[in-house]
Amino acid sequence: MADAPLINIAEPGSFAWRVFHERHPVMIERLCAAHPFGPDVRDELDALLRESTAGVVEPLRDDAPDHDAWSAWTAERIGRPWSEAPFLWAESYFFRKLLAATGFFAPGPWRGVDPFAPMKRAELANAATGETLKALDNLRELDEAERDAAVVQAAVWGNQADLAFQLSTDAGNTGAGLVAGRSEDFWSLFDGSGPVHLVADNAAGELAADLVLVDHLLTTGRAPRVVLHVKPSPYYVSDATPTDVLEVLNHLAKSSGMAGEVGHRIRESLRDGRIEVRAHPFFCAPLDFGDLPEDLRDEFASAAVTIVKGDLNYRRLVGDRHWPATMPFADAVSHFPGPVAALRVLKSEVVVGLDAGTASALDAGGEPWRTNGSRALIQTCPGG
Ligand SMILES: O=P(O)(O)OC[C@@]1(O)O[C@H](CO)[C@@H](O)[C@@H]1O
Repeated sequence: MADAPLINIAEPGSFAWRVFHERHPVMIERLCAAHPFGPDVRDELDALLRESTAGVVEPLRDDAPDHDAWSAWTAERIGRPWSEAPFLWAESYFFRKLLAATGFFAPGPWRGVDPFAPMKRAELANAATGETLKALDNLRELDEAERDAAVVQAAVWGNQADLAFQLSTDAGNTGAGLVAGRSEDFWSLFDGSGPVHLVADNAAGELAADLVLVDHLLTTGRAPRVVLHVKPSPYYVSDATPTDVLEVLNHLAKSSGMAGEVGHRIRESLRDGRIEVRAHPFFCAPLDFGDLPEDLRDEFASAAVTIVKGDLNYRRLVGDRHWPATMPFADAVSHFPGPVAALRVLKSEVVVGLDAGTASALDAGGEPWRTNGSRALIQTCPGG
């Protein structure tokens, strides 16, 4: 799958260029407002912005445990302009450097402090997440098929940055905005025969919806065991780490109604080993799923299904390239070692697996449908 050109950050005005030139400065401003960083940290963050928007790629200057791995991943780019770098590589290195700049790896007061924690906490405590958790009680009113649909739709739309997903009692409404796939396609992959792996994306509301999905997989017998993969360290602002899993779990367990019940069941499943949380270094690496390390490849090969959540994981799964939107999903994931399902809100340029009519209608509509978070997809491949 190496034919289409890689998406890069060079073209002024492109989505990827705007991430570096418009989003990152705002993000750093917010970080500095959220934490009383001293001048040294603020200078490092400013230097990172200058380097990544107008400079050349500089090596890491910390001696964190992942230093050698990053030296290998950056070797061919050191000294070259950031503007030549592929988008996926550049964002990943940017977040690694951002952590170093905030003192995450250095001895001192900021060591191990997740700079994004205040944002994640605020999202978990906000009204929209509260409404969503309350809406879980509606699941009781639904029949089996409707409940299946609602749970998967919540996991899909939970990937919307503003958490504006709903668990509707009207299952007929849950397909709005989907550009590919149906909940039935998703559920047809599961027969309870083996462990299911879920590669999570964001913390807070999305992770809450993912835990509801995990609970549903276990309670309906679709999976005897679930492995939940999260990031080993803070990444892409709101990506879930093991600490976030505990935060969300505690939040659920303290909630009333169905949310509380799910929280307690998930805790028990963690205790008895039916749910396992992993944080493999691969998930913060600037690599595609086509470059899976052998241990992860073996795990996904022995999974009954791997569920891949979110936009970034989708980019890594199909390759962050200018693919034709109509390229079959099965072709894009032919490298993947087992059955796979992608649940994603579209928030970046890459997309595959659309039918020709859908793709041309979306293009004719004139809105930035690939990046504005108003569309989502469910794509599945049962494997070879
Ligand atoms: O993986 P997520 O959370 O669904 O989305 C992350 C994401 O939309 O944020 C980036 C912009 O900073 C995009 O490049 C990226 O794909």
